[in-house]
Amino acid sequence: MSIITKWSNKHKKNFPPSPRKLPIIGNLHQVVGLLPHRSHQQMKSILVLQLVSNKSVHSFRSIRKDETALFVERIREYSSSSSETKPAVINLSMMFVELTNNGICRSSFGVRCSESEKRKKFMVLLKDLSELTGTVRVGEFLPWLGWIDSVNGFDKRVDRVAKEMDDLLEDVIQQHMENTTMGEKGEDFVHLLIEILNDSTDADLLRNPNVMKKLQNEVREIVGSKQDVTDDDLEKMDYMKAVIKEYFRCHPPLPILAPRVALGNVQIKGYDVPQGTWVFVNVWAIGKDPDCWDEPEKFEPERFLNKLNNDSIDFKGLDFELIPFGAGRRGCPAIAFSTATIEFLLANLVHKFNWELPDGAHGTNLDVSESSGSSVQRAVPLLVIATDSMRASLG
Ligand code: HEM
Repeated sequence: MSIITKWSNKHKKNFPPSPRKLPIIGNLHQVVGLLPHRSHQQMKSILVLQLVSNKSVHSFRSIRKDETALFVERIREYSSSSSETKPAVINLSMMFVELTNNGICRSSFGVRCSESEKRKKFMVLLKDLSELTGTVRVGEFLPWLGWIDSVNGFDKRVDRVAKEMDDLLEDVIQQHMENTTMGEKGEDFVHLLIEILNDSTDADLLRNPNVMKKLQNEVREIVGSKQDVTDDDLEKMDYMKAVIKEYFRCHPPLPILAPRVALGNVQIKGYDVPQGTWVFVNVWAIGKDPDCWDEPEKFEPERFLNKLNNDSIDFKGLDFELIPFGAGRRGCPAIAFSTATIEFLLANLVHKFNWELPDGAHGTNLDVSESSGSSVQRAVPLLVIATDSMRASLG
């Protein structure tokens, strides 16, 4: 064996298996479209301690309640305009986007985004921002190709969105400052941030009718004849919690976590990971890994209730099989906030309505393909028919 071969064998690294690389750009083409997620550590502690703390989750309860009630009311209007010959088809995807936007707007600024032109502009900017963060800057990976970002207009767009967002937020802060000095007290994020500043010098159900039936039975049995779902009711809804876990396993909203960089040369399970390597954790693939899950392609909430299987697994970041909110120091600080919102909304929708697909379609026909971007959204709008459950039981 020649000296060169001996030397190269000695220094040969055992890299983890990877998809095939292309010459020069390596695996760059496979990571285009990921989210390079950044956040400031100080902002995170404010967010954890003030904005999404348990106290704050509780104080935003009235917003969750109002928005869910409005949502339910709109579905009720559609549903009552429905007739047997002409059922009213609801674009649930669009309604969810509006619900989320109004929730974010009210929690952040104290008003619904549909209530003012400026707030509507905020939503357009959020969409631009989501598109931009879902696009990889070539110069970030290959500095010598950085000129591509200015030639293709990416840098200019980033500058424009940043400026417009700055102007708009400046205006919101100014208004809140004026209201605060005039003695008006809001209960939104901007208000909380201003207070901190002053102090210191915040579908699978339609494809699986059996799961829907079980969920409805649980929710309706626990809520009983009451009009509204209470926090105590939510606590008892084990099947609903399992449905939410199963949903997150199958469709993590951020399928790939923010990238990490190896700070030193490390060995993981016998593989060499050299210093400077960018590591992408694929949450979606973990949720579909047959080594972790029996029949991973099946939507089966029961797996979280079965004592012999995965019943103890939760998504709080301690069980690495299920990490839709990430894990460790960079994990999502808003788990409690998001879970409270989702549980309350889902329980209400299931309690108050029966759901089906238009034109007698079956769940298996439902197109659940996902669009690309930093967070996953449906590629095709979810169109459904809702029937008021009270009306249905009387009829
Ligand atoms: C269903 C809803 C949500 C899901 C599934 C989710 C998921 C995630 C994930 C996967 C990460 C990255 C974790 C990592 O890389 O390890 C993250 C980070 C983060 N999330 Fe969420 N999130 C949700 C809602 C929210 C909300 C409502 C807020 C704010 C009010 C929020 C604030 C943040 C922040 C600030 C970070 C960055 C944390 C850091 O880098 O230290 N999230 N989230």
